[in-house]
Amino acid sequence: MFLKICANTNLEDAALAAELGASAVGFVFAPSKRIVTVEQVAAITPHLPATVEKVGVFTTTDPGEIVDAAKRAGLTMVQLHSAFDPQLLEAITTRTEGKLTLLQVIDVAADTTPEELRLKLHAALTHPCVAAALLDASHGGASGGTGKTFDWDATAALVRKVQTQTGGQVLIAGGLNPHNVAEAIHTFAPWGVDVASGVESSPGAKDPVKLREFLVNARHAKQVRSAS
Ligand SMILES: O=C(O)c1ccccc1N[C@@H]1O[C@H](COP(=O)(O)O)[C@@H](O)[C@H]1O
Repeated sequence: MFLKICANTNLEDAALAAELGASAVGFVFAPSKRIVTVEQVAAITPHLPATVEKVGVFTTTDPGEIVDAAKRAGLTMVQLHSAFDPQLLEAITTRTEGKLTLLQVIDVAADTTPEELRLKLHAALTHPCVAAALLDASHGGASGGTGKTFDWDATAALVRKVQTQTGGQVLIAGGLNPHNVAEAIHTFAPWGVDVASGVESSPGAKDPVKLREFLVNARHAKQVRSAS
């Protein structure tokens, strides 16, 4: 299971996530309480294990800006928090010769219809430049780091169906924490899960106890699912 711990702002937190078994650590370059600079991240990534993915979260739609930041900060993955845009995906892929893995965020709001979600998810999961689609909660137009979930009951069956149909990889995000991550894994059978605020002590600072609990609970839920 792909376990992403996002919105790290310092080496201590990112290194602890890696030590506790995170598959990926994320850094937010988008407007946020947890925003970091390219220089800050460039000082962190060389000290992290090579096996851990280093993910940059972006809302900009400028491929040059994203590629430049990724190279300078030592990123291996980019999370596009902007709307699905094949031109942007292709521009990044071409400029990096396919060496940067791309995650496409899909916002799920209260007024997102099942058909809208199906079309967006299908488009992202079948695009050759997209490694995985990340479903995040959108509330009042805001998404990312909100600490809020989207409507799991209304979306689970559809998400599972599109995953199966496309063979694509889905990450669940939005309001996850140590107490609900197992339920998310049982509900969606996702490829991975992603958390930012649910393992913090304050915005930008991880809580080591919550972090450990989140990763233990996620791995346990995955084992239970695989065994059933
Ligand atoms: O974390 C942020 O502040 C943030 C800001 C802007 C875009 C994305 C951001 N984070 C991403 O949002 C998801 C969900 O966050 P949360 O767990 O609900 O707090 C997170 O996993 C990051 O990928």
